[in-house]
Amino acid sequence: MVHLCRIRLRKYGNFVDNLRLYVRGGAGGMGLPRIGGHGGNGGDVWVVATKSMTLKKVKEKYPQKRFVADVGGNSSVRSLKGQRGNDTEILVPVGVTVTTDDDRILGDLNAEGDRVLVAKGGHGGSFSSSFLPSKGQSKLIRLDLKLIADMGLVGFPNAGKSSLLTALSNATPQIASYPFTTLKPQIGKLVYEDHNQISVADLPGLIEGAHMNKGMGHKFLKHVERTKQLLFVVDVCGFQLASQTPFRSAFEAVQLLTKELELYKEELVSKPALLVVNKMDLPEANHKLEQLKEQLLNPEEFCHTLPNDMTPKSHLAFRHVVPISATTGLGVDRLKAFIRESLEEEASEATEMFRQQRLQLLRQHSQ
Ligand SMILES: Nc1nc2c(ncn2[C@@H]2O[C@H](COP(=O)(O)OP(=O)(O)OP(=O)(O)O)[C@@H](O)[C@H]2O)c(=O)[nH]1
Repeated sequence: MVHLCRIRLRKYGNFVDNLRLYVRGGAGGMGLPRIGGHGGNGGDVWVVATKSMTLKKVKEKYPQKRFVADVGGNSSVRSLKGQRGNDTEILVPVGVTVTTDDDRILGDLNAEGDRVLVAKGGHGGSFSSSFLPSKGQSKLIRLDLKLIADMGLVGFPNAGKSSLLTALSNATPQIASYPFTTLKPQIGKLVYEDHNQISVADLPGLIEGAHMNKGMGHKFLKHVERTKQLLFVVDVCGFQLASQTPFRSAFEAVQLLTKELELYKEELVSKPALLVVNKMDLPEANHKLEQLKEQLLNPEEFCHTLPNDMTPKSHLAFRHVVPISATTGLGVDRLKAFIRESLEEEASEATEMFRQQRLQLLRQHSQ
């Protein structure tokens, strides 16, 4: 039987972990001097946390990135007190920090339903304002998904993630606790000669079927969202989880890891990623590495060994494929340099993107 598998090469850079928005409270309604009537207050703009949301969805649903609450009702003979304008709610994922454009923190959204007021509506016209209403507040705000680390280790059990974290960070990794999460990942700090530091999180618990919440599936996958980049780790010789489960080669492990991320949230596979091929000290490792590299170049030809439903739709474009041995230290310094290079590259791309986003919003809303 011919097994068809269509794999696209996935370009990184689609994952959205921050967003700038323009927000404006509604203006107040007019007062009515003749009979001393008050205009209604304008509505407020709130940012509200909800589990089902992602920043990418916010971006796609509101391409204008503009949120304005309703104006307050004017005072009239029939309705002396004008109606209050409706509030506007911006739904965002849990684990977001809201700041102003000049980096003042407005609030943290750590749990479902948490809310932060970002633009207050104006006052309705009344005696004290000569019955003239005031405008609502307007500003640019920034939403940032809180990160647990710069890099996240993604690999099946026994690939050598903990050993790698220890080899990279030259110390016993810390167990970190974050308010917006239940799983406690291990965080190691990579320290460079110029004292620059990069954090790497070991995210335990990924197994085949994690997207269906097997094992600690979802808890693990949620963390993948919270790192800037991904470090896939595979055993060059492949692995077998248990005697009743099939043996998987390193190439198959890469595909299965990709599939698990894709099934959980497709945008995760667009994060920048590096591939670490571990246990290069084992016999036959060089030969197996060559095989893996060849397979990664032509994934369509080699994915037929996986069941159709475990074949990813897209194939990750790894920035680097780095052979190492966490045990002997082979290749670890090189990997450390690649990690830094990749994060610095992304940081300069992000700076340029923010600049453009900001200019665009300011141009649209300059008064
Ligand atoms: N030969 C060899 N063995 C290694 C290497 N790295 C790790 N191991 C061994 O592989 C096994 C698993 O290593 P871990 O670092 O615990 O792997 P892990 O991916 O953190 O595993 P989980 O904690 O189950 O997710 C251990 O017995 C390690 O000693 C390596 O570079 N070479």
